[in-house]
Amino acid sequence: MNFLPAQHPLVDGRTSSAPLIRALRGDRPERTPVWFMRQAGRSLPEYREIRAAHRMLDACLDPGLASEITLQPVRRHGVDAAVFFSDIVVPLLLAGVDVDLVAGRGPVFAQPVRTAEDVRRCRAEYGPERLRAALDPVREAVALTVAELGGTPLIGFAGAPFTLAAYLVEGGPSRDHLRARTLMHADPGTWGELLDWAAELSGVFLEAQLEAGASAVQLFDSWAGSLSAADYRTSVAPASRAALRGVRALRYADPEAEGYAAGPIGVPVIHFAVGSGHLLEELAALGAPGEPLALGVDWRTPLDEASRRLGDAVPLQGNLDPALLGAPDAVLAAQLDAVLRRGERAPAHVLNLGHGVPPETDPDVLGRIVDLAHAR
Ligand SMILES: Cc1c2[nH]c(c1CCC(=O)O)Cc1[nH]c(c(CCC(=O)O)c1C)Cc1[nH]c(c(CCC(=O)O)c1C)Cc1[nH]c(c(C)c1CCC(=O)O)C2
Repeated sequence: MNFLPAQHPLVDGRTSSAPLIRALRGDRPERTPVWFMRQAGRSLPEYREIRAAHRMLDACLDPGLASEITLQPVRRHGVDAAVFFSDIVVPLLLAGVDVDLVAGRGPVFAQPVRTAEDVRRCRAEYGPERLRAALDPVREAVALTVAELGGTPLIGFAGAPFTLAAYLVEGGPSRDHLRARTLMHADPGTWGELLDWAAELSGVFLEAQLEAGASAVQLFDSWAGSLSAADYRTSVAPASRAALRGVRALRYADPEAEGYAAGPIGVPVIHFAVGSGHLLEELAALGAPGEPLALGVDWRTPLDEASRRLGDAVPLQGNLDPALLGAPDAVLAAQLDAVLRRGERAPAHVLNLGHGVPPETDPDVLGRIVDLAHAR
């Protein structure tokens, strides 16, 4: 067991009873907490202004800029959480991997990782120790952000091992991650080594954000939806569990809990995967007693149906279709109402989109969603 530091916002009481944290622990706070995946980014003019002068990954590694961009949507929309401005490739970059983020495309790697030899070289050269030694800009950005946020929790995140591996093997974005899934079937030993390495880097990145002041983390397994349930269970879930091992060991005593009766508890974890309706039961199995897990659900699976399948035992996050952000106000309001009503079936609900904010979104629409959700 590892304790969060005394000045951490979950420990000193700043965020331990914030609506987001209560909901992620399975409780129904006074208002439904709301935040948006990809809220910090391209839909905001104040973000575009910063990005005009700085490359994406440079901005991620400049503590002042990363903190400012993280805070922008909180100031503008009044959301119940900040999500740290970074990217799933940042831990790979800091470990030494040659990767860039290409506008309109996504992560692109100088050398795809495809053979047993490639994987061996990566593990030898780009290990977790090298990442740990390079994380100061991230720790500093998180600390600066948390000092400004007061009672609003910061969500840290990482890419899950499968999603990182899908990019590494393909060398860049791909439609159905065929090369990665072929490696998984053709050479399970090498696949296991690759995922173990990705899990180590994900885990170190998550722990650094939590230790520096984040109050929850989200594991993005964006592309896990391309896997069958059986392949997810045997070839991917063990690595996601490994990525969360260090996070699960981080404990704190909730200052709000009666006489500290609850004892040390774990920090809340959210898991999100696009198009993963067929994996809900497998994903829920990443949680365990004393290890709070909330599931992000995309827009294809209604929240009440998701909750029923999970025995009404798992806090859910989601799941307004991002396409609705461009629909007329009345259509959006009706669909928002439906999402909130369906969400009532779950033990707890964090309102979010079913995937990230599209870049062309009118930012005022996001503010209206926050106001509507809070007014209920
Ligand atoms: C798959 C994935 C990536 N990155 C991420 C994921 C998982 C979430 C998901 O499923 O969408 C996670 C991510 N990326 C970014 C954040 C910041 C925090 C937030 O959510 O607001 C988060 C949480 C910033 C970013 N990451 C990226 C941007 C856009 C950079 C820019 O052009 O300004 C931002 C703000 C770039 C990026 N990075 C990645 C992609 C596919 C792209 C888009 C490429 C493009 O269309 O330009 C990889």
